[in-house]
Amino acid sequence: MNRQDIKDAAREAHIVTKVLPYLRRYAGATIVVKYGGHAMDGSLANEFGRDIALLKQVGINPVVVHGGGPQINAMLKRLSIQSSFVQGLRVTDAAMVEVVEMVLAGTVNKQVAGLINAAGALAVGISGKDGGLIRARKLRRTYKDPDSMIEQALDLGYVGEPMFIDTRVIHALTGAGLIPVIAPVGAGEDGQTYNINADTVAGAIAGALNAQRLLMLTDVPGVLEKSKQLLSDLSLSQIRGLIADGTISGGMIPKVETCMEAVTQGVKGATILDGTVPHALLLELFTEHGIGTMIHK
Ligand SMILES: Nc1ncnc2c1ncn2[C@@H]1O[C@H](COP(=O)(O)OP(=O)(O)O)[C@@H](O)[C@H]1O
Ligand SMILES: CC(=O)N[C@@H](CCC(=O)OP(=O)(O)O)C(=O)O
Repeated sequence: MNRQDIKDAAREAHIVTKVLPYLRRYAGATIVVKYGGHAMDGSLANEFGRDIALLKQVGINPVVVHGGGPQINAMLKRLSIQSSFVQGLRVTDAAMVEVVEMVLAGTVNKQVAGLINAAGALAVGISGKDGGLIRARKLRRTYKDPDSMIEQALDLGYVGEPMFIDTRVIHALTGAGLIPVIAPVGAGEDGQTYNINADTVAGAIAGALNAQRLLMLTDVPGVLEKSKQLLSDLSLSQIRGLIADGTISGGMIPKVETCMEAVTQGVKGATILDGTVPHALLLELFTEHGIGTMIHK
């Protein structure tokens, strides 16, 4: 090495030492990462796999829950099946739930596990139906009929909600040094398959595992103000205000609600961040302020 090479190497070594306090903070911690379908669309998929493998290598226990909304849309289009969304959730009939399971628990689940495996870690792709992980039931939700202003039951077909999370399969995998990669489908008591929003699953699993952090990777920097400025820190009461005044809308509502639920259940910090930024996970965990919106009690 010449003098310049040594100088460059020393600079890199200095950067590595800066990570030490964060490695201490997260040693042995469980971190649930929700990898959204939009975040996985770009060219950074390999980097995501490497970041997850790195977390495992330094003694953190990542648990990945993935989405796949855009990937389901693409398959439905190829099959000429129309789909629609109500309150951000896909209305799912019997034919569609088959496609949803095929795409989420098949193609996408294996792709995501494959990214991590290719980076030298050992990931195991499962769905919420495996090992009884997610006991689901048909989603119970109401809406206000705009004409009568009466609350009506919302029927979204085979859209489910988690009733109970059995964490044994996750502990079995992490205990054996493996990284669980979870597709958001669950089974009802009668064996019926349910399509569950991936944010909801990530929140429920983070809560059940008493995870230290929940990181929700999407394709926006976090929760934005009306002026598009990033809100880097939000408390539960601030969020309620932002939903009420319309600053938070659409797909961001279930996301912040999931984070609120997770921190209420004991997760120390839930963060919404941009998964299309290179090494988003490392920037969030290994820098003082992180890059997204952190939601805390
Ligand atoms: N205040 C807000 N800040 C940022 N995004 C918002 C806000 N309100 C609504 N959104 C919308 O929420 C979207 C993120 O939700 P969604 O599309 O469901 O993400 P994903 O597919 O990653 O789960 C953003 O692309 C944006 O259109
Ligand atoms: C009920 C419901 O809407 N389920 C979602 C499941 C996938 C998902 O949530 O994927 P993203 O995280 O990429 O949006 C769907 O069918 O699209």
